[in-house]
Amino acid sequence: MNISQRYQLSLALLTDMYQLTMAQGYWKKEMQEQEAVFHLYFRSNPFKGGYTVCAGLEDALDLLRNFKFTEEDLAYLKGLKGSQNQQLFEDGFLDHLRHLEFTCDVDAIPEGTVVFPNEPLLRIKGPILQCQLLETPLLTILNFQTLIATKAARVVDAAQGDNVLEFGMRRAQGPDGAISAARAAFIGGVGATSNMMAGQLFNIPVKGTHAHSWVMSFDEEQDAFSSYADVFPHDSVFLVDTYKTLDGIKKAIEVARQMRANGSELRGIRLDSGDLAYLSIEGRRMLDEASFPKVSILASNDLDEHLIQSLKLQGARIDTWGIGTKLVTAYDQPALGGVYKLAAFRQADGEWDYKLKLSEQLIKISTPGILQVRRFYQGNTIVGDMIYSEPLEVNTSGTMVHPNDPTQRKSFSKECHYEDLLVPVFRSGKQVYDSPALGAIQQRTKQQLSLLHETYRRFLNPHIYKVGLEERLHDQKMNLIIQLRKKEQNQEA
Ligand SMILES: Nc1ncnc2c1ncn2[C@@H]1O[C@H](COP(=O)(O)OP(=O)(O)OP(=O)(O)O)[C@@H](O)[C@H]1O
Ligand SMILES: O=P(O)(O)OC[C@H]1O[C@H](OP(=O)(O)OP(=O)(O)O)[C@H](O)[C@@H]1O
Ligand SMILES: O=C(O)c1cccnc1
Repeated sequence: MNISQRYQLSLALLTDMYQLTMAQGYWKKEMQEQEAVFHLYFRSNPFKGGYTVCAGLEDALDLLRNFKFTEEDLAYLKGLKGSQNQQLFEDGFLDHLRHLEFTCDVDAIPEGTVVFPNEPLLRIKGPILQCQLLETPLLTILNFQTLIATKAARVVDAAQGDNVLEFGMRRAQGPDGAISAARAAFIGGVGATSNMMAGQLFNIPVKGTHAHSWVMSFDEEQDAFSSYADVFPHDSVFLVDTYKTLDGIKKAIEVARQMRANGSELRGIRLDSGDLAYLSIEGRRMLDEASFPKVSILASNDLDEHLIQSLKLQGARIDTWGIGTKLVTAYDQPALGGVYKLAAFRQADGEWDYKLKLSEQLIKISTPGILQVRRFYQGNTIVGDMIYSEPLEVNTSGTMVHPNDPTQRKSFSKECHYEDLLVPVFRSGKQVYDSPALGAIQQRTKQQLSLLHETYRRFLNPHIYKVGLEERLHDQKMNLIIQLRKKEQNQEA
């Protein structure tokens, strides 16, 4: 189920006010149909990592498919007043919005693809008024889901094949934060969520244990366990740390024996406090000695990829990880700084005018053109990505230039094969791409990460994957920067 169905609302006003004021400006100045190209990209990998996993496209496609102002939306806009108490949005403009149909061409990188800084994840080409209105909702969808899918991929990587469960709803950034995070975390590789609505909406497997309140509502911890086993003889995982954890494990083993005598098996125990390395090693020893080698040990308590890695190094015997707060809030980096920049604008004579946003820092200067990303492969490994502009094509030497240090260049050997990452998703406002099922997107993430040399996946100071600008594109960008700087100087003189 997509974002518009989730809310059963028109999403046309899911945007910032300035997009609408600019839209009225384009309309008033009769620029609304002028064609523009915008790119959505980010400037650095989150979590000081070496890669990013893109996610959120299915919701973005849904937003574009349902892009329509309702009479309720228009009535709200009509009621807005400016500082002189005048109607802010003119009736003629509102009528323009009433009849607005989405007509753009959109290209995007499929969800679950490994992506890197400066690469357009999405490119939109069409009337400037439409492209402008879509900036904010496209960013809010793709920034958040990409961030969480990346965090999940890191957590799953640290867990080295153990099962990872997403437990974050209660600490997420509100209800949609929780639901979008559950979807994105699944794309990143978690096996299940505790979030029932996400399970229902996206068909993600759901899993859970029980809380301390269950144990506390009985006089005896052991009664709490045996009562739970009565209700769920084949699906019980006991939380053993309400009082003294090692005693809790002994009681869990006692109940597991009774369950076995009655023909069922305890699934697992959960540790939620204390020294998780020590307690899991002791717990495993106790369970094994009592002939319960298959009872799994689940741990939760403010875990993230770094703690999982540390616990593994300490020899912890945890086989299932419940990860909440730090996953769904992307605790150590709560936002991906994705941006949406104008890169080309068609003049009245039909010629493209390439645009860039100047900045003192080269890294912040946007790239002009109608961009595509070409990914090069050597065997089963990805070795570099070249951003090129479709109107300029790729030079025959296949050389690319470092985006922030023009003295560094890289060429790819003739043996490398390549693929272009942006695929058409809308043509003239009609969807031409079907989103794969969520399970297939999760598989894609796994396959994509396997293409990446492990040095890009380490958490501390990862190797930097090479992304460059195709030589002609680089030259075009430099020429534009020089022209704009000259213009600035002339204006100052
Ligand atoms: N062996 C370990 N090595 C590193 N970190 C650990 C280890 N065991 C637990 N941790 C982490 O240390 C933190 C300790 O959490 P906290 O200070 O809240 O104590 P606690 O054990 O949860 O106690 P309580 O919930 O009873 O207050 C958690 O993030 C937990 O995951
Ligand atoms: O630690 P997180 O990664 O965020 O994982 C989710 C946490 O939510 C629950 O705690 P809470 O204290 O809310 O309830 P409970 O322990 O009583 O179940 C659970 O026990 C985990 O500790
Ligand atoms: O099922 C669980 O154990 C669970 C669910 C949500 C949050 N913490 C734990």
